This record gives sequence, C-alpha cells and structure tokens, in this order.
Amino acid sequence: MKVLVVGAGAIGGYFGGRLLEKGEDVTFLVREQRKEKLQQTGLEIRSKNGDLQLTPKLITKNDDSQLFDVILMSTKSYHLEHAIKDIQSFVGPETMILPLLNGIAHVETLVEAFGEERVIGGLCFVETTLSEDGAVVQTSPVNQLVYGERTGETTERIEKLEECFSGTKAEFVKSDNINQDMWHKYLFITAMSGITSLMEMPIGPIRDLESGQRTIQAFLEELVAVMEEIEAPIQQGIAEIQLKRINSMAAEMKSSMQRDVEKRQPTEFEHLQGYLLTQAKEVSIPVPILETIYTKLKLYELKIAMNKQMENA
Ligand SMILES: NC(=O)C1=CN([C@@H]2O[C@H](COP(=O)(O)OP(=O)(O)OC[C@H]3O[C@@H](n4cnc5c(N)ncnc54)[C@H](OP(=O)(O)O)[C@@H]3O)[C@@H](O)[C@H]2O)C=CC1
Ligand SMILES: CC(C)(CO)C(=O)C(=O)O
Repeated sequence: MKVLVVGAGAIGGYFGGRLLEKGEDVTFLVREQRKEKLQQTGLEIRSKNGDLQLTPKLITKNDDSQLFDVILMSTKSYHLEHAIKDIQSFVGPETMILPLLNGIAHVETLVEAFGEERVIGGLCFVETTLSEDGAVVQTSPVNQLVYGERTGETTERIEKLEECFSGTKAEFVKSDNINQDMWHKYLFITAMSGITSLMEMPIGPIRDLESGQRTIQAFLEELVAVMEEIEAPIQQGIAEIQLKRINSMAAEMKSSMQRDVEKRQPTEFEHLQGYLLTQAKEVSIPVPILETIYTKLKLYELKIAMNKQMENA
C-alpha cells in the first residue's frame, strides 16, 4: 500500500517511522523548512520502544501529483484547512483518509473536503514531541494507533490496511466502533490536556492531591453531561473509566497541549475545549471548569500573540 503521512511531526514522524521501519512504502508530505531539516539529519526517533534513524521519502505540496492508498493526517487542528488544500493532488477516488488528530470536529471538516466514503476513523495514544534538534522523542512507552471504518464494517479496504499495519513495532488496533473510540479519546484528552495545562504540572502531582483528584473527576463528569446531552456515542460509566485511565498513567505524563504551552506555541484549545464549550452553551449545560480552562488557554493565546506582535514591531 502507498502510505502518505501528512506532517513529519511528533505523531506523524513516530507512526510513519514505525511503518517505514517495517518496510512499508511510506512518504511524508512536509513543508520546506521541515524538508530541509530532514534532508540534513534524516528522521530520528528516540523511543522507549527502540531508537530509529531513517531516510524517508519526502514530498512537498508542489511535487508531481501521485495517488496514495491511505493518507495519515497528523497535523495540528489549526493547520488542517491548509493541509487539506495541500493534499488535493495526492487523493484519488480510492484513497482512504485516516485522521490521527485529537478532537472530533475535524472529522466533519475532512468529510466536507473529501466525502463520507474516503474518511475513515482514527486516533492514537502516544506521548511524543519534537526536540529542539527536530528529532521525534517518545517519553512513555505507549504507542497505540486505533483505526476503523466509521460504519463499523469490516470492508475489503480496511482488511488491506490491517495487513499493511500488521507486524509493525507499534500497536495498530482495528476497531469496529471507531466513532465511540474517538469520542472516548476526545473526552480523555479534553480533560487531560485541560487539567495539565491549567495546573502547569504533569498528571501525577495533580491527581495525588485530594482537591486535584476531585477537580479531574468533576471535570470529566461535566464533559460527559455535555456529550450525553448532544447524544455523542459514549458508553455509560465512561467518566469513571477515563478517571481510572488518568489515575493509572505514569506520574510524569504530560499532554501535548501542555508541552505546546511550555514551548510558547499555539494550542488546539479551540478544537478541544472550545468545541465542547460551544456545544454546552447550545444545550444550556453549566460547565464552570471547562469555562475556567478555556479562559486560561484563551488568555495564554492572546499573550503569545501580543508577544509576537511586540517582537515584530
Ligand atoms: N504529540 C502527542 O503526544 C500526541 C498528539 N496528538 C494529536 O496529534 C496531532 C498532531 O500533533 P503533533 O504531532 O504533536 O504536532 P506537531 O506539531 O509535532 O506535528 C505536526 C506537523 O504537521 C506539520 N504540518 C502542518 N501543516 C502541514 C502541511 N500543510 N503540510 C505538511 N506538514 C504540515 C508541521 O510541520 P512544520 O514543521 O512545517 O510546522 C508539523 O511537523 C494533534 O491533533 C495532537 O493533538 C495525539 C496524540 C498524542
Ligand atoms: C495524553 C496523550 C499523550 C496520550 O496519547 C495525548 O493524546 C496528547 O497529549 O495529545
């Protein structure tokens, strides 16, 4: 299968790299600066599951058109619209678009751009970041990518994808309920990224405090109340399940949003917390913790925008 990974960043670099390690036909769509860097250094992955040094095939949006069987979307949500434009000449009638972004609103964006049929479901659990020297650094061993038809069917194309993913040194899991899995991940990450970015600490010290534990629990319950009201396909008792997940993670675990804040970069707060806040308002569900976290992140974004303006003045 011809695989295109859009963005050789923290997650794209990781999962694309693992597929390349296995010997799959993987190409990365990158922008000029990243291309130059990768041409100089190769794709370096420093991983709890084994380091890799790879020389990947790289293309940019202006390269000759060629069609791919599957396209892994691994940009940040705020780069998605641009990325959609950039991949037009690589998408054919049979191409599957597999999004790995956190959140849920991007599915509709992709469906609008490429049609119901092409877009399958996906998500990942992995803690990776780009180091200052451009390497993909994995900071805890989990490396799971979950994918499946949004209809829940086992189609011929999903079986082909399963074959392509099997035998990789990462956990690729085919799901027959990917819509629900994506909502569950959305719940988990909205809470995890919101709480860690608000408290500016890894998850361990936050959850060890009784007040921290209660805040995480109350936040999950708040988010679930909104999701239930808008009839999201979540299972009963999911707040408790996600609380257990949060409580069993490594104490030093950070969210990618928190790492973005630490690097003074933009965050996906509108895509994660903002989307649910809008939904909450529409169905008149009170969400005081979500509002606090949203406000904190909005002010952070305003501050970095102001700093940038001052730097450029
Ligand atoms: N990091 C993590 O641990 C996890 C992240 N996620 C989710 O995965 C998604 C991606 O996050 P992450 O990998 O951390 O982000 P990164 O910023 O590390 O990587 C995104 C990459 O996308 C590239 N990109 C953006 N636009 C384009 C474009 N038009 N064409 C080609 N490349 C492009 C960027 O390239 P450039 O260098 O040119 O800016 C960048 O390298 C997010 O939704 C995040 O929430 C999910 C699970 C875990
Ligand atoms: C919490 C984590 C690392 C789990 O995959 C994640 O999804 C993120 O921070 O974006």
